[in-house]
Amino acid sequence: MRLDVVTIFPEYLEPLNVSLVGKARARGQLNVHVHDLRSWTHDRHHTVDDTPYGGGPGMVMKTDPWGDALDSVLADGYETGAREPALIVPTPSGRPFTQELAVHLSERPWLIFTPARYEGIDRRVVDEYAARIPVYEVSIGDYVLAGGEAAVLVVTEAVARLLPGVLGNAESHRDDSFAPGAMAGLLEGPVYTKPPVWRDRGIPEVLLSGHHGRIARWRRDEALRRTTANRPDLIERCDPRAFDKKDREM
Ligand SMILES: COc1cccc(COC(=O)c2cn[nH]c2)c1
Repeated sequence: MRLDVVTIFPEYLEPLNVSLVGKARARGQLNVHVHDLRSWTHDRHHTVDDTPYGGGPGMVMKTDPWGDALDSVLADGYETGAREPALIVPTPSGRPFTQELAVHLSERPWLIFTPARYEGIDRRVVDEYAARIPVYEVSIGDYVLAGGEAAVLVVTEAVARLLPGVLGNAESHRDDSFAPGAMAGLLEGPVYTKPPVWRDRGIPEVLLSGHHGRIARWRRDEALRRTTANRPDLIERCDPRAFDKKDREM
């Protein structure tokens, strides 16, 4: 997978060189290119923003630097054999970024991130590229950041960990919260490891029983408990029949 990020804060994307994403890059599973948007400005102050038409507070990111940057990134990617690019625009007004969307994006060969600063990017930039390639405007949550770079780190990590071979234990993303399957979109329950007692706190007996059926049922009940407490909205969405089938098997 090829990832391009165009940003006025390239240093903000340094974390893409470490840990999980860093390893995937080292293995050649990810090909990451971070570009400074100001490389495509030509004035002394490297201007990337201007006042909003219609008035109002804040500034808007200008069309020309983005257009020149994206044309250049696309040309460079195509030249080096990348195909089927998609634009990812982090924005509070986008569609919710979910595990389902992370899975979908992890299957694409080339993602181009355009994190914005200020009040956002002149709409004509998205309109221009939406005419040529898929554009995903995604929100990582209902709050406003100073810029989209943190959202790029979030989306990149959620996507990279799904790439085959990136996560050590291939199964571990199957039981993620929100991952489809036995836990059917529920939150994960509590997890424990050694020592068996810590500051007089033990482990739920069932987990030491070696009885896999009971353990699976306990984990599902704990997931239901936690989801009911923290995310009742997910309860309606999950498919109760998924549990009945599991119960019959246990
Ligand atoms: C593109 O327009 C804007 C405008 C304002 C801020 C941002 C940065 O993204 C976020 O704040 C965000 C992303 N998901 N949740 C919050 C982008």
